[in-house]
Amino acid sequence: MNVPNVVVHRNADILAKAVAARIITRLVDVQSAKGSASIVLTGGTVGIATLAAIAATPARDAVDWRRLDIWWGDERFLPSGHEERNETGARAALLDHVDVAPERVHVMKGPDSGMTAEESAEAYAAELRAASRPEDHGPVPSFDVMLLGMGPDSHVASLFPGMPALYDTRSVVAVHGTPKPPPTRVSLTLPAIQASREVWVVAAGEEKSGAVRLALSDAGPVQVPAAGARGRQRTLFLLDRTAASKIPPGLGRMASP
Ligand SMILES: O=C1O[C@H](COP(=O)(O)O)[C@@H](O)[C@H](O)[C@H]1O
Repeated sequence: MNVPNVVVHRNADILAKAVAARIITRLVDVQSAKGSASIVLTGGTVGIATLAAIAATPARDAVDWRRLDIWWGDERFLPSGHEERNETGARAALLDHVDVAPERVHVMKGPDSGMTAEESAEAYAAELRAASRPEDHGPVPSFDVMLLGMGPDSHVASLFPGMPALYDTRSVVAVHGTPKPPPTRVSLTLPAIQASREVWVVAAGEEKSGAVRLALSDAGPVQVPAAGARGRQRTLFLLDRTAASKIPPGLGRMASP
């Protein structure tokens, strides 16, 4: 697995703007090379701030939003439109402001669909399988970019330290009893995350600094899920200065001092 590159920005606001610019560039590059692109979205503070920063920049028009598949790394198992759903935050911040193709917005279903969390996970796994091409060599597309927020406990998507989902070899699972509410979620697993060409972990705030240090160490992903957040081709840790404050000197590249 590749070694992560670390880029540090002055504060959370600049971090979100810089990640937004990176996403636009990545999607434009992929679309010009292949025609269409795929992105996996995250919830969380920096994740949603990044989407709002994309919506706010005129450069967003460089992306052909109709030729983009949009997936989620995890979802809180709540009804459609619930303010705590990652989907709701992403729609309000970005998706309602750009011309996405509705059939290419792949949401994880909530309880209002009549499904259990397990059924929702299975349905999402089936959707991923259907989108996977022979060149992906597996049940999940090789996403062009996956954005992952990270909690102070080092969780990514809805993979929390020590939970059984971290041992699961399926691509999507239901997760129950999470320490962070709501307690029921649907999440990609580590194998699905690691199928991405690029994985970008975004984090801001001093309370994330210990988790960032561990995620960049040789810790195991069952204890430190973010240590398993690695892309096939590239892994980036995009941080603000406080989140980067405990990483070993020389590891982070200060981009906006
Ligand atoms: O619950 C979740 O939390 C994480 C991180 O959130 P943050 O507010 O600490 O940035 C997020 O990445 C994940 O998608 C979400 O469901």
